[in-house]
Parts: sequence; C-alpha cells; structure tokens
Amino acid sequence: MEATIPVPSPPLPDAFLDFLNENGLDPSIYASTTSHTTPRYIRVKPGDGEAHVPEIEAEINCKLERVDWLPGFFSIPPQIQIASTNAYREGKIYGMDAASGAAVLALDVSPGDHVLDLCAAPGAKLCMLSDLLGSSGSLTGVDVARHRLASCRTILQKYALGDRCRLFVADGTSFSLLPLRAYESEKKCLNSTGTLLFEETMDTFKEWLPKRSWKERKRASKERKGIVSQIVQGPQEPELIFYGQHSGVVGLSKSELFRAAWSNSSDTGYDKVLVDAECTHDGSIRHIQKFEHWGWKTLQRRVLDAERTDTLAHLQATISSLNTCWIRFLLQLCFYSLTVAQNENVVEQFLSGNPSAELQDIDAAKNWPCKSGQAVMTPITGFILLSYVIITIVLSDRVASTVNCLFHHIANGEQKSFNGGNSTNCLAHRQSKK
Ligand SMILES: C[S@@+](CC[C@H](N)C(=O)[O-])C[C@H]1O[C@@H](n2cnc3c(N)ncnc32)[C@H](O)[C@@H]1O
Repeated sequence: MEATIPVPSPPLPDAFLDFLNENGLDPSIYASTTSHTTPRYIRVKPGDGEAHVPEIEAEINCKLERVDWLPGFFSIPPQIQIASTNAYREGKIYGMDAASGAAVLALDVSPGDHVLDLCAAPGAKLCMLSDLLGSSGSLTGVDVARHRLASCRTILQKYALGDRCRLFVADGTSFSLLPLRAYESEKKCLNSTGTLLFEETMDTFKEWLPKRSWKERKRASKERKGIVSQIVQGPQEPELIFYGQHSGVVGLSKSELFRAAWSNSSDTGYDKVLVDAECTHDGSIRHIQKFEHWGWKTLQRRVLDAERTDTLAHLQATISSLNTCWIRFLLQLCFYSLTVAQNENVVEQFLSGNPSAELQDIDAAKNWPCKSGQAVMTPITGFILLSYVIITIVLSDRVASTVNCLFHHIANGEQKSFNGGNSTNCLAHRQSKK
C-alpha cells in the first residue's frame, strides 16, 4: 500500500462545530487524514466469485484484504478504481461499503423471505438482498425517483439478479402493495418443466423483456445525467418498471397486481423491510471535506438547515412507521448521518407509536468491530418486542461508520420489524456517550 500523505485539516465553520457539538460528534474526525487512508470496499459476487480473487488482484495490481467479519467483502486501497476493470464490467464484483453490507446482513434475510426495499435506488443493497434470497422468496424495490430506479434496473440486469424482483416507482410513505405470496400457490400451476399451465389472457403481464441491453441502458442513463430528475410526488398508483420471471407478476392481470394492497394480516405482509431514506450526509468525512471547495455556505443549506434536517427526519420516521401491521421486520437506515434527529429520534418516534416494544441487541453485530451508541433500553411491555442499538463500526483502527438498529417483532415470533441507521464510506462517528 502506498505511504499516506497527511492532509491539512479543513477549517470547519463555527455553525458546523455547534452542530457537531449538539449531536455529540467529535470534530476531529473531519480533520483527519481518513479520506486518504480509509480503504474502499468491494463485494465479490457469491458463488464462484471468490475463485476470481487472484485474477482480480492481478488486474487491479493489489491484494484484496478480506473483511473477516463480513462474508464476501474485501478492502482495497482508496486510490484503486474498479469501474474500468473487467471484473467489474463482467459483474464479478460490486463497489459497496462494508457498512452497507453490515446493514443488509443485520436484516438477517433468509431464503424464502419476502423483502421490501423502500428506498431502493441506486440498488447496491437491493443486489445484496437478492443474492441472499437466492432462488426463493421475493424482492420488491421502491423508489420515488424514476431515473434512479431505472439505474437500479440496469444493475439488476447487469448482475442477473432480477429474477424474483419487482421495481415500483412510488412514494415509500404511501406504498401499500403486498408481496405476491399468492404466487407460491401458483407453483401448483406449473408442470414439471416449470411452464405455466394456466392460460394467459391478453390482459396479463407477460415475461418482461428488456428493450435494450443493460449496457445500452447504462449509456442512456449517462446521457440522461443533467436532465431534470423524475420524482413522483404524493400518493399515486405505483408504476411497475421491472419484474423478473419469478417475481410473481408474470401471469397476473394489472388489477390482480394492484389488488394485493393493505391487509391487517401479518401473514400476507413482508418478512423484512429495509428503509434507507435520504439524510444529511454529515456522517461522511469525504462529503464534508468537499465543502471546502464547494463553499461552507452550501454546507449551511445542505447539512445544517434545520428545516431540511426536520424534513428528512420526518421522511425517515414516516417511511419506517408505515403500516407496521403488514411488516414483520423493519430495518430503517440513516446511512450518512450521525445526528440524533435522524437516528435516535426516528427510532424513539417509532417506539412511541408502538408502545408494547422493547430494545435489544442485534445478534449479527456481535462480532463486528463496533461501539455502542446512545441506545435506550425500555422494558418489555407486552406483545411486541423491539430491539435497538446504535453501533459504530471501526475499520482499520479508524472509526468508520455507524449503524443503528431497531428490531421490532411480535413476541410470538411471527411478526418482526427492525430499524437501523448507518453511515457509510468509513467516514465518521458519533462519540459514545455511554
Ligand atoms: C440513501 S438513497 C438509497 C440507497 C439505496 N438503498 C442503495 O443501497 O443503493 C435514498 C433513496 O431514497 C429515495 N427516496 C427519497 N424519498 C423517498 C420516498 N418518499 N419514497 C421512496 N423513496 C424515496 C431517493 O430517491 C433515494 O434514491
């Protein structure tokens, strides 16, 4: 690895120092050399992906360091770019932060689960979820931004991970379509070769055929950059922009697809829900350091502005408390913020809306290099059991990111939800106040 060159600390403005102080954050994390020394991470495609490690190492001319606590993840020096490598082009590796991987792992997805990713684009976590699901269960990705979800579709195609996946352009605060569990009984309608036996009518969804290859889509998406983003606003019918052959959509009529909405029965709901809503990005050292060039006034508007912080915290809270009756597990993430408003407060708001809840540790995190945050433990009060922990992942002796998690499950083991927050890119930490 190359020797690291110390960089001067950026002169943080007073308003930002006050903001850090209010949130119990250590300003020195932004002034360190971390952006020059903190490794990048890649995930190797499961299956025979690890067999390609020597060839990937030869191509990027450096050793991949295995992340012991996170299966399939490797660290590489920060200056290594993977986008031009054959391994990346051929879909053998993904660029993905270890902290993002940790959060997905915390969701504890098992084959057969029906998983909802409510802020899915551009789709790194969706891909990992799909890998974990394998060839059973289903995955529904939702995002309010059509152009970003289109990129997500491109990635699913590139890595051939869309078979059990549906993508909807929709507002996650009002999305109400259930997973197509009914599809499981459809297996009865398959003959031994897997061909559908029931007759398809003109009105049913046929196999989704891409009009363009993922490479053409990628090119088109690059050309689209700069074009006004296409964000849906308010409750309107979700727009299905992709579905896989085994996502349950093929053979359904439109009305059948959209009938599968709102139910009070947890039997018909999602097993796991990921909410990775937008946040202020104050948890990213690299991001904050960029404001030195962009101008600290921009930081005021994009990070410190109370109205914006409130709006984002409200969005996070709204999405994660969305009709929990059909959610079994909920994982709410706040990837790039370490603020109390976007982490503890969101969780506490969720808790106050679910009074029969308690907080507990996350099993998957026991072996992670992490620190506890400001978790608040409440006693078990009844039917629903909740767990919540804020942890800070420390990578390579530097504090790397935080994950805060809230589990919520009905004590009879049938219904669970899980809420977590995470700051990726190895960037910052909230000092433990324990
Ligand atoms: C942090 S990014 C998600 C990253 C993604 N989970 C991944 O792993 O690549 C946040 C996403 O939330 C989406 N978003 C913002 N408001 C939303 C809403 N009301 N409903 C659904 N998605 C929303 C944004 O368009 C953006 O793509």
